Amino acid sequence: MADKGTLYIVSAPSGAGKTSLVAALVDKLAQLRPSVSHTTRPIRPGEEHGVNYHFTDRDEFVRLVEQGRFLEHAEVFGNLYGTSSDWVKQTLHGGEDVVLEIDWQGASQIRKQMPEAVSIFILPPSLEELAERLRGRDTDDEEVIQRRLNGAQEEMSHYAEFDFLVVNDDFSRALFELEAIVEARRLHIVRQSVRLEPILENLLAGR
Ligand SMILES: Nc1ncnc2c1ncn2[C@@H]1O[C@H](COP(=O)(O)OP(=O)(O)OP(=O)(O)O)[C@@H](O)[C@H]1O
Ligand SMILES: Nc1nc2c(ncn2[C@@H]2O[C@H](COP(=O)(O)O)[C@@H](O)[C@H]2O)c(=O)[nH]1
Repeated sequence: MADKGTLYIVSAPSGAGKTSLVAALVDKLAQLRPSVSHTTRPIRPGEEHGVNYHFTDRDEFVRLVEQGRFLEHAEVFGNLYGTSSDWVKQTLHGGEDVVLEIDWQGASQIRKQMPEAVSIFILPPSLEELAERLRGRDTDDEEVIQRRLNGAQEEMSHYAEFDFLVVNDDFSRALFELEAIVEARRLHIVRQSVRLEPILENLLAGR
């Protein structure tokens, strides 16, 4: 069965603001659902199991990989992360759009299986600002922050694999651009839909 919803992939170096932007986007737009990934990363204060992530141990994660339960999975900063295949497919088949916040490795795996997915890469305005955001977030110790900053350029080197680039300097502007990407895609789909066929037929026939 063909998917009725659109899959959006959002990637960025850690700290660029993709979680904040996706949360705001999902609040603004109807019928756009964020996927909740599985991870072996330790839970942070303020995070909730099943809301921010499905927190699992490595053995459980590997078991899920072996059972083919992930659409994509990757090791990022020493932890395992994966996207539930069933949930994404069921939600898309149900007609809702889905947004994934994943790294470039996961994005590349998804593109191979679902070339119609729309991918967006978020850039920070500078590396200095990225470091400030990671420190200002106050969720990770300095060693973890350094590891994430060291990985930022590798992550960003994959920008050209994405359909759209958004610079998250001014938050409202970046949010507006993300919204515009989704709305444009939705309009494109409506333009292709059978609902327009009789209207076009009449117009072109001069009626
Ligand atoms: N445009 C912005 N200007 C200033 N601060 C921002 C902006 N966007 C996000 N932030 C802040 O930057 C910090 C990192 O944002 P966020 O957690 O959304 O990043 P992320 O890309 O999802 O990181 P990770 O990949 O580690 O989950 C947060 O404290 C957030 O409030
Ligand atoms: N391939 C995947 N990457 C994922 C997934 N969920 C998150 N991520 C990436 O991990 C980093 C770090 O996230 P954090 O919550 O520990 O800060 C994040 O930047 C994403 O790129 C996933 O399901 N698959």
